[in-house]
Amino acid sequence: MASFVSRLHQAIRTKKTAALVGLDPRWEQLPVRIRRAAEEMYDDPAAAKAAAFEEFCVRLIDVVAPLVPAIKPQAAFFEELGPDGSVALARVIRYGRAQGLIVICDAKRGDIGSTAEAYARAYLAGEDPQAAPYAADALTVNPYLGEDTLQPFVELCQKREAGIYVLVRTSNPGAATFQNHQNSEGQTLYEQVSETVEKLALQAGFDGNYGSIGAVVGATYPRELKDLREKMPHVPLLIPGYGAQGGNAADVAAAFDSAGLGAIVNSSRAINFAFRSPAYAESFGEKQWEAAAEAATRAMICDLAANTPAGQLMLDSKEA
Ligand SMILES: O=C(O)c1cc(=O)[nH]c(=O)n1[C@@H]1O[C@H](COP(=O)(O)O)[C@@H](O)[C@H]1O
Repeated sequence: MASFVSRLHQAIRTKKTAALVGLDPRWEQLPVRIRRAAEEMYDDPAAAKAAAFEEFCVRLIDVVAPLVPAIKPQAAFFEELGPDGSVALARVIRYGRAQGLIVICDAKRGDIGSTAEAYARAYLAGEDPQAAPYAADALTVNPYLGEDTLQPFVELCQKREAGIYVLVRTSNPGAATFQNHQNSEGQTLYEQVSETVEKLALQAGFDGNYGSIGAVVGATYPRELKDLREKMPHVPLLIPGYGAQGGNAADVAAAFDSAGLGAIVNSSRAINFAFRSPAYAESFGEKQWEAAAEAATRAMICDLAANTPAGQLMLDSKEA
């Protein structure tokens, strides 16, 4: 049995990159051929969209599986479709794992303890993909109901060798409105959450350097990211906001340790829909959307390698 963080770091070392590809299937942006084929096959719009999302994600997984250690399906786009979408999400997660990828389901769950237990059992399969219906290696979790509501997730992480990423400082423009609220000692809410996450990381799946309880910290706030890295030395970070939201490699550099570990950097739209972006539209176009996604993934990998300590992963492979 291997803890979530050991499996993640093994995958990062094997692929020599900390790039994480988000799967965010947005109907209007999918290649037209995939949409039309699904609409011809199914009368029911939700069934057609679910089939198209599954096909798009499976084909994207085939493109990125040889290149990156992990994927992060965004549950919201699937949930919007109702039951058909939920089935498609579960199938996409299983397919990703079958291709050897670490799968982090982004569903941002959180509730009172006894309800949180049910969420944990639904998503956290950990090492055994048969252990949960949405058989993810890890799940994003919202901590704002309190520390007691994280405990059921932590316990299941320990039991099933799974992981969670707790929202600490998010990437959105309004992140500061609640998260920067200060207590009487001048400590922000997100700093208080970070103290709890650092403590929990030592309780579940700790590999000597990092635990299996991670934190989500946005690339769009590099000063806070650097500070939080120092405040949570044993916490693996999931960093969204690179690419479409404006974050770049320099912004995320402080997240990595000297071996290039300790963080994964997510990009969703900039890879999923690279064929629509000025950088790739002309050379690839819609028919070659997979080649555009591959080029965008490779560009991200090179960017992280050249401009962050994650470049050490490449050097280690040359020395080996
Ligand atoms: O938990 C997340 O992944 C997340 C947290 C956060 O603070 N900001 C954020 O953008 N995300 C998610 O990361 C993805 C970012 O997508 P792109 O902006 O297209 O790269 C989306 O699925 C978001 O829901």
